[in-house]
Amino acid sequence: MKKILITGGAGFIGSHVVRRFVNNYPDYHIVNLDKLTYAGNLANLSDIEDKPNYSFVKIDITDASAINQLFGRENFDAVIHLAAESHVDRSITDPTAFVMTNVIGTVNLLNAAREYWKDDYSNKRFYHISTDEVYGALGETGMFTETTAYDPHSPYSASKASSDHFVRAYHDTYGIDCVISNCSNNYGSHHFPEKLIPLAINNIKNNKPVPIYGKGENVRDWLWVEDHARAIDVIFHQAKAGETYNIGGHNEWKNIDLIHLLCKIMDDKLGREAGTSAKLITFVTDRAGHDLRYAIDSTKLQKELGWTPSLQFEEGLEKTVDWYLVNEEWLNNVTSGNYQSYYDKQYNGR
Ligand SMILES: Cc1cn([C@H]2C[C@H](O)[C@@H](COP(=O)(O)OP(=O)(O)O[C@H]3O[C@H](CO)[C@@H](O)[C@H](O)[C@H]3O)O2)c(=O)[nH]c1=O
Repeated sequence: MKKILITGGAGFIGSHVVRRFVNNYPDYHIVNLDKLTYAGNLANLSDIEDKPNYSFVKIDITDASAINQLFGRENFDAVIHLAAESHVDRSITDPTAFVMTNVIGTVNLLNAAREYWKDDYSNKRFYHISTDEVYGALGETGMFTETTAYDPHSPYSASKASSDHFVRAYHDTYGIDCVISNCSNNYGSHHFPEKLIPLAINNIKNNKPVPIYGKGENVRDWLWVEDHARAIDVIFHQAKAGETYNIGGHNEWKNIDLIHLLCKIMDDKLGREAGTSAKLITFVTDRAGHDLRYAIDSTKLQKELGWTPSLQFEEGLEKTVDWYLVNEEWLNNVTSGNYQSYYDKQYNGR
């Protein structure tokens, strides 16, 4: 039986990866490591928590000694590393938290892999899940490929770029089998409502303003989170050591167009008169250093490993809205207490 450590498994993308591996690979034991920050929620995994090939451990990856003890206790065959601070806006107000988790946390895991796997790196794998934001911003044309030079702009993307570099350095220096993938914006169920799509769904549902940064002209490439989890599965099992793959949906949307589509779906689902939700759109001060456009070329992944996105965006967005409307309790739980959207806290009234 293979033992795989998945970090950040209680988060949005991580929970989809954990679920997929637990369900599809009964001969693997999946250890989910998560700090359970505001964005980590074990309720995301309630459907698989009793499976015999799943266990959970609450650890902060900045705690090197806890990581080392875990590696000493468990004989991991592989690490799939998703644990990260991921919200660009939060990184603008508290960059250090991003350096700690995303850079130091990653290096702590790499050090443990180096120490505990050193007798034989050949049957081990360290897979780092990263972002297309490391490549910087595009103008109106062009796409990021795996050879695009890194040019991060936000503290978040700078921290992910740094962690990518450390992963490559440990591959080149120590010979650890490392793989990296850089993915575009994900959407789907269990997404914490500080990010654009779930925030807008939640606000429209509650008749609150939907904040659009700047003029809403920024472009993002959206991918169904389960397609991302499937890409991670394929890359984990098939990529050669040292490889990098871009993952994207070939699905670019201006923020404002996406929100109009979402408003239309919400009007339909909530039985509101057409145009009601769109009245909630509110243009607010732009994000500092806001990257204009991301577009990612996943040809390498498609050609070499045969992965393609499965779901059309309109269908996926409707499914996502349905999930949030049915899972009201989940939404109320994660938004209760003193949670406020980043916009409410940082930008309101500016
Ligand atoms: C939260 C929020 C966002 N926006 C804008 C900013 C962006 O242009 C776009 C999407 O914003 P976010 O949902 O925060 O996602 P973005 O900054 O693109 O980053 C996401 O996508 C990245 C991959 O590209 C991931 O690495 C990040 O972890 C993930 O958060 O919508 C608004 O206009 N209003 C908002 O309230």
